[in-house]
Amino acid sequence: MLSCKNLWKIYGTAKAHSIDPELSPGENISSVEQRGGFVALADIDLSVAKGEILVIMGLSGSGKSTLLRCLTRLVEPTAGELRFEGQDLRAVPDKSLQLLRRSHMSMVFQNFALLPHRTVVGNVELPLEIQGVRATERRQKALDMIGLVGLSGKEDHYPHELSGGQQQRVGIARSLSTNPSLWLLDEPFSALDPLIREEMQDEILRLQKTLSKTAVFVTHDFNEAARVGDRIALLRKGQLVQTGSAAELILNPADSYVRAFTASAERSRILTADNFMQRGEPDAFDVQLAAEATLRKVAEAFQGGASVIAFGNSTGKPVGFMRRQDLGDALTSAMTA
Ligand SMILES: Nc1ncnc2c1ncn2[C@@H]1O[C@H](COP(=O)(O)OP(=O)(O)OP(=O)(O)O)[C@@H](O)[C@H]1O
Repeated sequence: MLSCKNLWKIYGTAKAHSIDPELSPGENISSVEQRGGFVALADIDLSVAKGEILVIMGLSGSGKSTLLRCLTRLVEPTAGELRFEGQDLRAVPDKSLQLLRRSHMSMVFQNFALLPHRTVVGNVELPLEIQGVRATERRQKALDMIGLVGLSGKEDHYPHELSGGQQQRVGIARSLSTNPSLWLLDEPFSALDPLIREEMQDEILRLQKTLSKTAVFVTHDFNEAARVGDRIALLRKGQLVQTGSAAELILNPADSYVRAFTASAERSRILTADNFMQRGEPDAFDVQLAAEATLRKVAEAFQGGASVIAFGNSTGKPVGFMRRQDLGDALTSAMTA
């Protein structure tokens, strides 16, 4: 649905704003720096499939927000290709781009960005108002979205009368009111406390499934990335270090930077049976779980008395198994990965 190829973003002096396709990324970075420029994004290749949640991660200043914004040209890339639903996004004229963004894309921000003098319903219907949707229709759509994010009864409240979590629910309802196909979320929960954060992560997953959205989600929290993301793209100083599932990043980190990011990962909640199970159908088993069952679920089943657990694929056919004694090995390699 959305992809970029050899994408660069350079800040600084005008004479630094060029890339030589004949040079390697490293040579281009040196050349830009010699000309007084700053490389915010270097040679990024990335794609997001329809219905997928891609997470962009990295340390502060690694280029996460810049990349998110470059993907929709909210920040203009310096070089590279950008495609959205088959269109060459860099070739779309500004006016059409604005229309495309309004009807197909939407963004949720860290600071909620609500208008303080507008009520909840007034905030949620704003994008529809900008689109020129008639008053009765936009009110109905806004009320539907408010119901969907669990804020019915708060329609006429003002933002300052709501908790942080409720304010972000308004931000989410507003971002979904135009039914965008691409949903961009820039550290949407970093201002919320941990318990509310987990609740909101589940909410994002629920809404994304119910409304079948494609999403790009920025965070610096690996556990949040693992919870909401199908894949994680890890940036360091504007360069893509590794892209993969949370389990792939934990079990096969490309380098020590990736390893450091996964150090705090809640492994028993992220790693699943199919990362460790023995392949094949067991002769006999006590319990069957899905192959995507987390190690925590597997441990609970063994604790419940099972000696052999079978793991089924999406059709329920057993495709692997684990004996009680295998769990210790799995946990040891999970903890030391
Ligand atoms: N308009 C700008 N002019 C010059 N440099 C910029 C500009 N915008 C961003 N940068 C630089 O680009 C780099 C990447 O910034 P960006 O905001 O994308 O990082 P980030 O990974 O999202 O950081 P954080 O987690 O702190 O939000 C930073 O070094 C930043 O200072």
